[in-house]
This record gives sequence, structure tokens and C-alpha cells, in this order.
Amino acid sequence: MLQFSAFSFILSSSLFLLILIYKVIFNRHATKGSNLKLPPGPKKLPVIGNLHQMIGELPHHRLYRLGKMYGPVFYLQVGELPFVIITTPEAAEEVLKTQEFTFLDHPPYPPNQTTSYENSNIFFTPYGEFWRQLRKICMRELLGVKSVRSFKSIREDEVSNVIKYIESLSGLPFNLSERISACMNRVVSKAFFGDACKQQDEFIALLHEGSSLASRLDIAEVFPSLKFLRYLSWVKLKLNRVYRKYDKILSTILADYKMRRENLGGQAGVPDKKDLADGLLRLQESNDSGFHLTTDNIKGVIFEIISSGTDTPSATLEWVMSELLMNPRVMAKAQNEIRRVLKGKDRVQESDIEELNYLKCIIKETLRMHPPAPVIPRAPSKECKVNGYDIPMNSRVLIHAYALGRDPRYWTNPEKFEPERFIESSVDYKGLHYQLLPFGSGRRMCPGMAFGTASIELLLASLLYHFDWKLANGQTPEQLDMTEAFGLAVRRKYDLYVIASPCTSGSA
Ligand code: HEM
Repeated sequence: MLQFSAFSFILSSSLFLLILIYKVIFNRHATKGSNLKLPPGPKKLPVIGNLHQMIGELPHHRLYRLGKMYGPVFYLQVGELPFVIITTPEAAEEVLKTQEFTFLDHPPYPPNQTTSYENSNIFFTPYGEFWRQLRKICMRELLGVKSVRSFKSIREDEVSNVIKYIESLSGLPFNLSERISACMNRVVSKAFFGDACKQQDEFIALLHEGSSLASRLDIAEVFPSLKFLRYLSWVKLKLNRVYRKYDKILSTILADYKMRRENLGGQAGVPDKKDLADGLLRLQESNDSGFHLTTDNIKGVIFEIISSGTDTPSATLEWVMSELLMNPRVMAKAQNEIRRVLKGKDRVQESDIEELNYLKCIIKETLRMHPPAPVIPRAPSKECKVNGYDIPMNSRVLIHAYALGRDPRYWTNPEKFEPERFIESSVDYKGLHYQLLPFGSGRRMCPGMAFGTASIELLLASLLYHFDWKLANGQTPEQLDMTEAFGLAVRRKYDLYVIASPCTSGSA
């Protein structure tokens, strides 16, 4: 995922001359595959290819506009890296279903960095036995439907704390984005290792900083053959500093967990339940799994699960609340539904959610318009054809989920927030409708869908049940700034400040 900030552009420009001289003298990276019938795409410049076309706009917006010009499958060369962008549901189905076995890997990105502990987490692990084992244990202990249900009381407790906090503010403005992130972080940490993350605020701040840095276009990354650039990369330098801080937090989490586990005779996490941290340690200790799980693997998975469990659900819920604040009609309709279904109960319970059909339509509509992962990267394991074009083996194929959710052949008024479109529709986000792929599709589809949506639904229903909402600082709905910040999850650029007053209508 690429974002080109002004600063990295200046730095990159100053390196450009150096690269040009180097390439001309050594001609290291002669273009391969000139006989291929590549997909169409904008004209390339020598050496940098289409790098200059990725400047000045968020990458998924730029790719969306280019898709309108070049069609369902188009090609870009950013520095030395070939990208193929998939912008229609039909082409996405060809990649993710018809040719699923060719596209089972996520590209190793960003290379040689340590957040994923040398790409040893689930996302970056190539399809195979090791990936299968990691994914299986995560499903069994944390993310599978049965496990997700078993964490119901954690979610209900954490949501109830958020409600109490907001009640205590009695109508004062507050930062809702911060509250949502903190709640999601506590839920996933408690479910993972039975306790809240001790350095929670620092972890979330690092998550935002690291995510924004990792999504920048790093000149060293787009010219991988020029190894000397790694030593000149400002992005890498800053990222490594962030990663060292992460590593300290993750090491403390793991050491604390091991100590509690030892004191309690092998069980430290969620009472009366095995947890994922324990499962990973047992897998590391047993010799019969057929592979060796290192401490870095475990830290890689902790980082991946805690960050995915915090960032993507909170980005989604921020967008839901933003859209509702901009669409008072939809907000009122959702509140009426919840207040009718709950009939004056003192709080929302998970068993109530099943009946909240309109609330679910709102979440689907938000994921259509604001998929937290607007482009889903896959890497082909061999040269192949998509839509009649040759796809080079070393390319990165980006499924443009943001564009799929706006394809006018599938969605009327695609830029309009209209949850009603889902009321009579069977389309959902479970990976079988290629016009709506916020969680991806197929074997590599997001395993955290059930976990993430359970937290989003409960917190959203509770916020709408207990309070009436307006924007802080006298802002009108039309004035709300909806600018996106590109990162590992696309979230609001500016935190959402709101005022909540205890509900006046209905029976909460
Ligand atoms: C709204 C919430 C979420 C969204 C929109 C989302 C989206 C995605 C997407 C698009 C992918 C790539 C899928 C593909 O290649 O087809 C993915 C992968 C993944 N997600 Fe999520 N995610 C969410 C929540 C979560 C949560 C809560 C967790 C864990 C606690 C999680 C863990 C993962 C993991 C481990 C992978 C890698 C799977 C693999 O490579 O096999 N996600 N997610």
C-alpha cells in the first residue's frame, strides 16, 4: 500500500538522479517479458515507470480513477515493481475463485522489516502447511464462530465500560475515535491473552504511526535491486524505530503471560478456557507439530492479531458513526429499530443483535463505501492470464475492493449512503459476492470477520440505544470532514469529536 507524502517525495527526488546514473551505468534491471500481452495502462517513463502517477492523491483514489480510464484489469510499473489492478467484480472472481490456486499468497510486503518478524505472521506466510497450522490454531482458540461466542462476556463488559464513561461526561464533547479504538484493543487483548494490553495507549499510538509510515511509498522498496537505497531510506529508519518500540511491548506482554502461566500451572488466560497465547506456546513446546514455532513467530502473530483486531473494526465503526451523523434520517431509523426491539431493557445484549436487521444493513453499507482495506494484495505463484492479459509472475495483483463497491452496474447511486439497498438483497460481505469484498474471499479471506463484526455490532447498537448524538463544536452534518488517512486500515484522517446525550425518545 503506497502513500506518497511530500517529504518522501522530496527525498525520493533527490535520490532519483542517483538511481538514473546507477541504472544507466550498470543496466541492472533490464525489462523482462517484452513478448507478454500486458494489460493496458498509462504510459511509463524510463526508469521510474508510473511512479510519478502515484503522487498527490491517496493511492486507492488514484487507482480508482485510472481504472475508469483503463478498464477492469490494468497495469502499472512503479519503479521496478509491476502492479496489476483489478477493478470489476468479474475480474475479481477470475482471480479469487477461478484461479484461486494461482493467487493464494499475499506479496511479501514490506520487505525486510520486523513488524511481521520477517514475514512470519499469518498474512505474509506463503500458502502451505505452516500457514495452515497458524490459521487453524487462531480459528480454534480465537476467531472461529464458537470461540467468538465464548468471548461474549468480554465484549459486553468492555462495551458497558464505554457506555458508563460516556454517561459520566454528561453532554460534554469528547473524542469518540479514541474510545472506540481503546475498546476494540481491550476486547482483542483480553480474548487473546486474558488481560488488557498494559501499554495500550502507546500501542495504539504506535499502530497509527507505523501504519501510516508502512503505507508510504518508500523509494528503497520500489527499487529493490538497488540495495544501497535501504541505507538511505528515511521511511525505513523511522519504521525501525517504531518496530523496536513495538518489540519491547510485545516482549513484555509475552513475558508477563508466561509468568502468569507458570504461576497458575500452565493456564494463564481467559478463566476456564484455553486461549490463543496458551495455544501458541503449547504448539511451540510440542515436538510433534512437524515444524518449529519461534518466539518471533509468536510475537508476529500477537502483533498481527492485536493490531488487526484494533485497527480495522475501529476504523469501520468510526466510519459508521460519521455516516450516521451526516445522515440523521438513517440514524433515527436505526435508533427506532433498536429501541423497539429492546423494549426498555437496561442494556443491549448480544442475543438482541440478531433482530437488528437495519443495523446490519448500515454496517454492510459502510463496508461497501469505506472498506478499511481498499485494495487487497495478492501475488501469483506462476505466470497466468486474467481477462485475456498476461500477468507476470513477479507482479503484485491488487483487488480494488473500493472500486468493486462502487461499480455502477451493481450499485445504483454508488456514492450515496443508502443502507436500504441491502434490505431486500441477499448480497453480503462473506466473500461470495464479488461486488462487496471488504474481507476478501477464498482460502486467504479474513479469518477475523466474525470476531470483528461481533464487536462492531454490539458497540454500535449500544451507542445508538443509550444516546442521541451530535457533532462537537457546533458543526453541522454538512461540515463534517470525511477525509481519509491511508494506512494499513484506511481510517478517518481527523478524529471524530461528538456530544452524546442520554436518549430522549424511545424507552432506553
Ligand atoms: C472490519 C474488520 C476487518 C476487515 C475489513 C478485515 C479485512 C481483511 C482483508 C481484506 C484481508 C485480506 C483477505 C484476502 O486476501 O482475501 C484480511 C486478512 C486477515 N485479517 Fe482481517 N479484517 C478485519 C478484522 C480482522 C480481525 C478482527 C482480525 C483478528 C483479530 C483479523 C485478522 C486477519 C488476518 C490474520 C488476516 C490474514 C489471513 C491470511 O493471510 O490467511 N482481521 N483482513
